[in-house]
Amino acid sequence: MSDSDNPAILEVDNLARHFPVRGFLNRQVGSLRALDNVSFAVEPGEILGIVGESGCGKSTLGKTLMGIHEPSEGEVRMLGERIASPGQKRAARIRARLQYVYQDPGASLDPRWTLRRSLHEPLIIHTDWPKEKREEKVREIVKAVGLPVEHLDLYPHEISGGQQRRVGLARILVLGPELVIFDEPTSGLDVSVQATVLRLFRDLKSEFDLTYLFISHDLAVVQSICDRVIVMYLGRIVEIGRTAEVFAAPRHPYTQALLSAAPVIGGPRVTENFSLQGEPPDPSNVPSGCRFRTRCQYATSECADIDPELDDEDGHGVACLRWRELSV
Ligand SMILES: Nc1ncnc2c1ncn2[C@@H]1O[C@H](COP(=O)(O)OP(=O)(O)OP(=O)(O)O)[C@@H](O)[C@H]1O
Repeated sequence: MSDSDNPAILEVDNLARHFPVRGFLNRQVGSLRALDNVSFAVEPGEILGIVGESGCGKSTLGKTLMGIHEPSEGEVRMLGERIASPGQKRAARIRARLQYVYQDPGASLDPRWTLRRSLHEPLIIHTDWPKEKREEKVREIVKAVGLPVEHLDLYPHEISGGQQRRVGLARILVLGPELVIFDEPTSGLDVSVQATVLRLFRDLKSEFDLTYLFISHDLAVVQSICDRVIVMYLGRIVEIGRTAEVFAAPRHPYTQALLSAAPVIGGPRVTENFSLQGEPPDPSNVPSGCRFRTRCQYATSECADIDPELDDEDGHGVACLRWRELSV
């Protein structure tokens, strides 16, 4: 998947996560396929976005990569080491190197603790560093996220929501992660705050040599910050490629519909400006063949029989049987 001279920081192979659907007397009556046959690699230093409608499996993917959910099939490797596979417990050793940031990292601060205590805590748990070394690290990170070190003696209620968010990020960065998974990090923020937060993410990324996986339903944000993007539909990757390319010339009918409905810079080059009709199907009862076919205006009978694999051309992959003929 990645060449050996430049190993991917994260490799995801045929990952699936299914949740049991229970009926009468708690008997399992089916299976909800939140994630199926997902494969991709994250290159060191990149920001890889994951987009798709609500319920397409973005968060399930993030949580399965983190080992919060156990994979039903497939495996995840970090720098060549397997960190998640069916039956495998969360790989504790790797935890500090791979961090997950929920929507508002500041919300998880303990109101009874000073910021200093909140920031020392992860280091107490994950390292055997003496107090002085911890304090040095905490001060370095607090400055990096743009807060004065004098704030370390304050409690969360004594600082603003934006500053709490910075402290939440600092709590993650003290551990020295290499890969950070952000799950809807700008949701609920107004546009000017969003711009500040995105600038902070970029600055921290270059200062600490980080790689980001950036889960978001906000296409404009993804367009502005991500190097590459994965488009998901009903638990599958339908398109993957460099953000500029995918946004300028989307190949999958789903991506075309998604982009034509959203206010993004430049807008996509699509032949017809068609919008998505209806809701995605129930993931506990996925359509045969291509999962998008029930909402696709180009679907043929073949699309009901064949489940398309990602067809990669120059690093731009698309899972659609008809994309070549539709793009001429
Ligand atoms: N713990 C769970 N148990 C059962 N079903 C789940 C669980 N977590 C997620 N699902 C289901 O898996 C599917 C994918 O959900 P997921 O939260 O990953 O989507 P999403 O793309 O992140 O959506 P959103 O943008 O709304 O957060 C949904 O149908 C959801 O109901």
